[in-house]
Amino acid sequence: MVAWHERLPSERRQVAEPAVELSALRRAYTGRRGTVHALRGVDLTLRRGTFSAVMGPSGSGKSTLLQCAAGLDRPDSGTVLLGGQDITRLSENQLTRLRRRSVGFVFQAFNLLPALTVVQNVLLPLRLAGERQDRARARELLAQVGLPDHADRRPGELSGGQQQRVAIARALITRPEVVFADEPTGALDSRTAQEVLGLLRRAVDAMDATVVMVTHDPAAASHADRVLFLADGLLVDELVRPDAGTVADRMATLTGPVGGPYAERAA
Ligand SMILES: Nc1ncnc2c1ncn2[C@@H]1O[C@H](COP(=O)(O)OP(=O)(O)OP(=O)(O)O)[C@@H](O)[C@H]1O
Repeated sequence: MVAWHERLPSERRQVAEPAVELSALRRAYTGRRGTVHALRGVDLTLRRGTFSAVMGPSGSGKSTLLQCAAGLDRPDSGTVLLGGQDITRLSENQLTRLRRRSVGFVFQAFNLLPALTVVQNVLLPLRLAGERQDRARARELLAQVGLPDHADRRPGELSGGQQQRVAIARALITRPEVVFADEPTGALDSRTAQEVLGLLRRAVDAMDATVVMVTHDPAAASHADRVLFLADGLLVDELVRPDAGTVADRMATLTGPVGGPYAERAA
């Protein structure tokens, strides 16, 4: 039997346990203008040590999918297993505790706390989870994201790309089941975006993290192992290790007028 660390990343992915399993996930929002079916029955397994991108036209349900999978929103029906545990059955308090321990987040706007130093920002998830402040690990992560000498600075003294590196270190500090990244390169120029995507890729390949990223950018999606396409609340397609051109072509077929090709699928 080959030891885990001796396996190639591609081999590991084939045998890895699921980090996230979504089954028959449905979520509708009812407002003054009627009911919007944001997710209409999504089934999806994301294995440990994989990097997935979620794409789709505006309003196709990407954020809702991420929020339900991360335990930030509750689906109307269906299940979300995070590390094998059904989070749809947890109370709000249990969910908050599980999220702090088991989920990392990277946002478009970085969301670092300006009053804290860089290393304090990285340690914050451990603090919130009531766990030991492992400063050595925080510094090691800062070195891994290329910021070995920035621990005692404030976020306001860093560039956007550097702030997003800090956010990636922060997302990894608890060794979460999964890191959800919502448009992590949306506020960055293309060179800096490449660096940040390279770091997410390295987190998966070298640190065995599991990353799920929502993006509108085919070039960003091409860093993922797998690109999932949503349209009108349904997973309609996926590509494995595609190049940016193939992703862009597939997106073009989905981005039609409102009430386009997927409008008639069952609600
Ligand atoms: N809190 C809410 N209340 C009402 N409707 C909502 C709410 N959140 C999302 N929706 C609706 O659900 C649908 C899916 O929204 P969602 O934000 O998941 O799409 P998205 O693919 O992330 O879009 P975008 O790319 O524009 O961010 C949309 O029609 C949206 O208007």
